[in-house]
Amino acid sequence: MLIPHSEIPFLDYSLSQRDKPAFIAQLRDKFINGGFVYLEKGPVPTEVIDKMVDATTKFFALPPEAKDACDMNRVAHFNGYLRKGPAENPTREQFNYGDENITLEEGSPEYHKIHGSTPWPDDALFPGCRAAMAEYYKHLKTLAMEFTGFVSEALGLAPDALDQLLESDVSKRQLRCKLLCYPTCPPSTTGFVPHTDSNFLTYLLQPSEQLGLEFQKPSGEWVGAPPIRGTYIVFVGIVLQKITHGLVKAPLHRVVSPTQGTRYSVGFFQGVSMDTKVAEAAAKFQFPQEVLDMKRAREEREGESTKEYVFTEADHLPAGEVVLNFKLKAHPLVAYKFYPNLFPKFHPDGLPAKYANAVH
Ligand SMILES: O=C(O)CCC(=O)C(=O)O
Ligand SMILES: [Fe+2]
Repeated sequence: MLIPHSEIPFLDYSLSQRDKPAFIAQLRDKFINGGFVYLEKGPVPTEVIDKMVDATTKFFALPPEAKDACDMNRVAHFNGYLRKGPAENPTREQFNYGDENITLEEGSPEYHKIHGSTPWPDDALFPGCRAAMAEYYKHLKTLAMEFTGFVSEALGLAPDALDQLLESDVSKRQLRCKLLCYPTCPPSTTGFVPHTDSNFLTYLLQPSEQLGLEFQKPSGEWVGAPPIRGTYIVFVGIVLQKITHGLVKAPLHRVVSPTQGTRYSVGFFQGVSMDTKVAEAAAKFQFPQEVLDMKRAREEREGESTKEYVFTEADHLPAGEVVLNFKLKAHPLVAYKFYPNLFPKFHPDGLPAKYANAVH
């Protein structure tokens, strides 16, 4: 079942210019009570989005050897092409990129290496790909910074209160764009397993007609989030959930593969600074009673427990280290080639046999 049109949590971005208090009130209500919005009339020019969508479909249509030339295992930064195959990702293909030209300070911790260059497709083979993607990225970065200010106000904080989590040094900000391609599959094939996004906020573009993205309602029922032209779905991630002690909650979602045609999506993932320690950051914020009352009302309605938020051991580590640890587990060959000191901790049995030909 799809979310009925009347229940889609639309948020008109242009309202932020015309009637900011109304915009903030809607954002507050939708984030506290659902954890995502369909952002419409956003500031990114249509031609920038159209070129990005065109580049996305053309990238995945490249011959397999051209995509493999952009393999994620070529760099230390978890950018590049990822073939289908891993358990949580059985059918989809992916291409990640982020800020380039990042220089590391002398003596930086290992986790500062998680952002950096991308193995791009050959420009002769695919003219304009990199430029279109870079232009889109630039606009999303601006949108994300502006939207963060609105989220701050929606939570009852000063507009710049969350900026301290994000740093002015772009190399530490943890921004990444992911192009995703889900091919036709038999009915009910998993495209991406149920999960909550682990970052701060996600801005998702669904440019294809194919359905597939689903959210879990508090009742446990899964409902489809249809693609609507000209909108981004903006989701709360786990880091924002933790920083707000559960005032807003990261929605559980999954993707079911299409049964006809290919589904594409483009996610812009906004993290907090690599050096931010989530538990420490969370201690700095105090939310007004009026906003806490909305959380209480949700908890009562949904039968949630109102227990104090419990932080895990990882919440006391820098956010970049948590991301690196997760990625080193998921990408053994990158760990082996670029993080030799950390490799044994995550792969005590050595490199899995399937990578034997990739190293000498
Ligand atoms: O493809 C989509 O629509 C969503 C993908 C997703 O949830 C993710 O990559 O975290
Ligand atoms: Fe997700």
